[in-house]
Amino acid sequence: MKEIKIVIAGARGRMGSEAVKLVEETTHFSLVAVVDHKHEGKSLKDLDGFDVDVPIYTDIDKCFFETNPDVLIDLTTPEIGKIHTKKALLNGVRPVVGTTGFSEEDLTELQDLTTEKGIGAIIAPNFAIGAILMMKFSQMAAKYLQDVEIIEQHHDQKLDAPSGTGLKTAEMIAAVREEKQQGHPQEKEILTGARGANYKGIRLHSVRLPGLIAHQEVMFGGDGQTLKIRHDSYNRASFMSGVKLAVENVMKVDLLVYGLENIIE
Ligand SMILES: NC(=O)C1=CN([C@@H]2O[C@H](COP(=O)(O)OP(=O)(O)OC[C@H]3O[C@@H](n4cnc5c(N)ncnc54)[C@H](O)[C@@H]3O)[C@@H](O)[C@H]2O)C=CC1
Ligand SMILES: O=C(O)C1=N[C@H](C(=O)O)C[C@H](O)C1
Repeated sequence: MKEIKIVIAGARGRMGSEAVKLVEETTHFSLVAVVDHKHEGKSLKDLDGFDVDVPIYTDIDKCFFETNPDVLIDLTTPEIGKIHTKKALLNGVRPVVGTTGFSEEDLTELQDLTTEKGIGAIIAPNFAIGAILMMKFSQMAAKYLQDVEIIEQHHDQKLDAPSGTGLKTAEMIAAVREEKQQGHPQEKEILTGARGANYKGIRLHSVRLPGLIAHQEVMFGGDGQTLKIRHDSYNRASFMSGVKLAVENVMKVDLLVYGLENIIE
């Protein structure tokens, strides 16, 4: 298999450090540099916990120019991730984006840019195969049980709410069910937010607690019955087979793929 040259943005983070391990362990992947907001000019091996001799750049354009990668893996923050994705496309580098918190407008803009540039890009709100199945099964269930609420639970260092996975699940369900408002038509929130966020009538609830990693339950209700579809990630290694799949697939497409369910049979 042809070697894929990779840059990772956010390499010191919880997900980024796991992605560094993945790239190092995969024979046809080669890590050529990392992008950080500090440590310009150092090697990654100068930092605690890393044993990989690749340069750290704080300027992503310079990084792309000097290292000529095929793929950028971005695992940063919503604001930075969007900028990095745009810059990757403008530099002819294929982005694999795990960063969440993009708005609908952000996604449209990135889709337009991908089409204009004619190179592949993958934005995956969740790389865990179990989470993809949870979303697919929820979409199937929504054809039969239209009343649904999503309860996502994450660690308390998470910046965005609802989670990318929660939002994507709501989008996938909304695509197959007629929009409807749930609960009593005259229900009234005594405390603002008690009923959660509202995506086309689907309620989304975000729990943030230390001790959690990434968990989601999609709960359906019907006459005299409920159905719960649940996924739990207990560590960040759970996301890595999906990252590998995304990197391999982004080399084969020339459009924006939003969600790994679109490349998993
Ligand atoms: N798609 C998926 O399956 C998953 C996605 N995520 C998402 O990945 C993102 C990162 O999550 P974590 O690793 O938990 O966060 P984290 O806070 O541990 O890591 C973020 C990293 O980005 C770096 N960073 C910040 N500004 C930067 C800049 N200007 N340039 C380069 N790096 C910069 C930080 O230094 C930090 O190392 C989040 O958006 C999260 O929602 C997290 C887990 C799974
Ligand atoms: O921030 C996280 O941790 C996670 N973020 C992604 C999301 O927002 O859905 C994926 C996973 O849930 C972990």
